[in-house]
Amino acid sequence: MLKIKNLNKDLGSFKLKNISLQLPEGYIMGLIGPNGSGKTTLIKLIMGLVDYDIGDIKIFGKNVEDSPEEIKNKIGFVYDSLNFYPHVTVKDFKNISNYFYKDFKKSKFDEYLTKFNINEKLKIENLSKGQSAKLMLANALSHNAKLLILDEPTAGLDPIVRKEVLMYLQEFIEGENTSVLICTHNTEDLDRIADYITFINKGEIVFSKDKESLKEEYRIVRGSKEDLEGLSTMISVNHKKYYSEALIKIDSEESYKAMLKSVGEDNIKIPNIEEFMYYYTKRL
Ligand SMILES: Nc1ncnc2c1ncn2[C@@H]1O[C@H](COP(=O)(O)OP(=O)(O)OP(=O)(O)O)[C@@H](O)[C@H]1O
Repeated sequence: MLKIKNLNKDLGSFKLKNISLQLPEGYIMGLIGPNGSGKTTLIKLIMGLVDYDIGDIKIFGKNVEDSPEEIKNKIGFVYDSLNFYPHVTVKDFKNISNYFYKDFKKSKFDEYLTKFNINEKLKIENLSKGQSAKLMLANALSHNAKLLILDEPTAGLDPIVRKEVLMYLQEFIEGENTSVLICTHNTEDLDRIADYITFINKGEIVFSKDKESLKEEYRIVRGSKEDLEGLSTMISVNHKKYYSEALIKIDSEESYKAMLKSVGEDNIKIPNIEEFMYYYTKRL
C-alpha cells in the first residue's frame, strides 16, 4: 500500500534521513515522535506537497510523480486545520471537493454531516475544533479513498469525539484494501487502534515495527537501581525517589529469566506507546 525507501530531505537546519517504512493493506500505522522530529515533513513528502531529494515513495505500487492525480484521488488526507478556506460554507467546501475528487459522493458526505451534526450553512471559520476535524474526516471518507493519511486528527478533541474518530478509522480499515497512516501525540489512541508503530526522532527512524512484536520484545521493569543496572539490554532508565524503572529489550529467554529472578513477576509489565516514546527519547 505504502512503501518508502531511503527517503532523504534536506531543509537546511533540519534533515530527514534515510526513512524506510512499509504499510501493508488492511492495517493502521501510527507515526510518533517528539515535537520537530519530522513527522509532518514526512507526510508532506508522501503527499507530494514537498519534493524529496533522494529516495523512493510508492503508493498503491506506483510513484506519486508518475500519476499524481490518480494516487491523490485514492488518498483521504486529514490535517489539523482548515485554514485554506476560512470564508466558505460547509456546502461550498463539499462542492469544491466534488470538483477535486473523481469519486466524490455528495450523498455520502451529507450522511456524515448528519451523523456528525454539522450544519452545511456554517462557514468553515465558525466551526469548532471538533466540527473541523469531523468535516475533514467526512471529506476523507467520501471519495472512495483507499489510504487515509491523518496528521494530528484528534488534537484538541474531547474524549467522546476522539473515540468516534477512532471508531471511523477502524471501520475504514474493515473495508477492502484500505490502510491508515496516522500521526499523533495521542499515544493512547495508538494503543487502541494501531497495528504498526513508526517512531521518528531528529529526522531518523528509531523503529518501524508491528505493535505485537514490540509488545513481545520489550518490558517495563521496576526495581532498585542496582537490580536494573545489572540488566544488559536496557534502553534507558528513570530513577525515581523510591525505585527505578526501565525499558528493557528481551533478546533471549535467558535475559527474560534473569530479569524475572532479579525483580519478580509483579514488577514487570508490557509497555504502552507513551512509555516506548519516553524511554527511547531519553536514551537518544
Ligand atoms: N520549509 C522548511 N524549512 C526549514 N525547516 C523546516 C521547514 N519545514 C519544517 N522545518 C523544520 O523541520 C523540523 C521538523 O518539522 P515537522 O513539522 O516535520 O516536525 P513534527 O515532527 O511534525 O513536529 P510536531 O510534533 O511539533 O508537529 C522542524 O525543526 C521544523 O522547524
